[in-house]
Amino acid sequence: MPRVSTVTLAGSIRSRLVLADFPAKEMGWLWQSCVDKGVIQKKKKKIHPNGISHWARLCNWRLQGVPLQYLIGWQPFGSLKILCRNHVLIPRWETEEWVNDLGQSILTCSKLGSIKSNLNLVDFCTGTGCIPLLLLKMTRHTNIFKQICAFDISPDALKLTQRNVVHNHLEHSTNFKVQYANILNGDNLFPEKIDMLTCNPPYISKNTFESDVEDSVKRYEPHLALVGDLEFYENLIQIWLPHINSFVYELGSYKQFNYVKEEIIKHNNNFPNNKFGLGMKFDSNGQIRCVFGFNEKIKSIFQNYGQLIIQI
Ligand SMILES: C[S@@+](CC[C@H](N)C(=O)[O-])C[C@H]1O[C@@H](n2cnc3c(N)ncnc32)[C@H](O)[C@@H]1O
Repeated sequence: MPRVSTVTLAGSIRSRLVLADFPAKEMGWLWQSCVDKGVIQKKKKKIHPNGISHWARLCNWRLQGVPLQYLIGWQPFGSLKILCRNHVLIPRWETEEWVNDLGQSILTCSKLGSIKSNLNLVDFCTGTGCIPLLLLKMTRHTNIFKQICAFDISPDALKLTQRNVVHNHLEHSTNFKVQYANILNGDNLFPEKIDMLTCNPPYISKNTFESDVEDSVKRYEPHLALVGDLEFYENLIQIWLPHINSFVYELGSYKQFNYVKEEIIKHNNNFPNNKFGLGMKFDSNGQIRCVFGFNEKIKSIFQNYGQLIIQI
């Protein structure tokens, strides 16, 4: 990490302005990414001016609002280093939190022997692949998951998920498939019963997107990954519920949670032999963040996961 005062910028006056306005920590990250990529190499204590101007360019982009993760190329997610690229949503800490807790619950049940191994996991709307990859990384020594399948509609996301599998050395851990699908159209994606279905769908309403979302997110992250209402929760109930033993869906509002809750109550009345328990989970900011459901087969994982609303 350079001390700004000792660096002579080969670039323009604009670049100097950038340095004056810029948080030192972020400059450090961008500097380190230049070093990692070999764009900046220190030779005989001198730094090549081309390297410096590349770094100054990154600083300028950052000042224009390009997310840091697209510039340095990655984001930590639990113990993973998740590669981030344009057109694919950057993983958020809120997601990291519930996924990490879910991994811990699975590990506890595996230790206690209250859950059988050889489960299959399906992740819809996988983006960078961060959710199934962290669950796999946390549990791989237990062989809990025999098969993992990650789906997305975006070809950029699918390519990036493939890269993230390899980048995190998880390609030999289990049978991990990455596949194109429009979740809202498909109902025949996975032939077997799904033990655990995870999904972080686009869930920010159009109004909230317009009024509350940061400019940098609006301008640089894919709208396809962000804007949605009830459609993925309706799809969960109408299409997937008969094919799954449990689900965890991230959400952004009580409207979405209440919809799932009402539908699970109806389902339990109609199918008393396949009842679902239901719960909600808050993030550490106190915001409602997930709805989860489970049947008898996979109940133990969810007993201490969040706040149970419907018991079975
Ligand atoms: C909120 S992002 C979640 C990404 C990642 N799972 C995460 O937690 O960071 C939503 C993802 O859903 C995908 N998506 C949007 N509509 C879809 C659809 N109809 N079928 C499948 N994937 C879809 C987007 O491409 C995007 O990658």
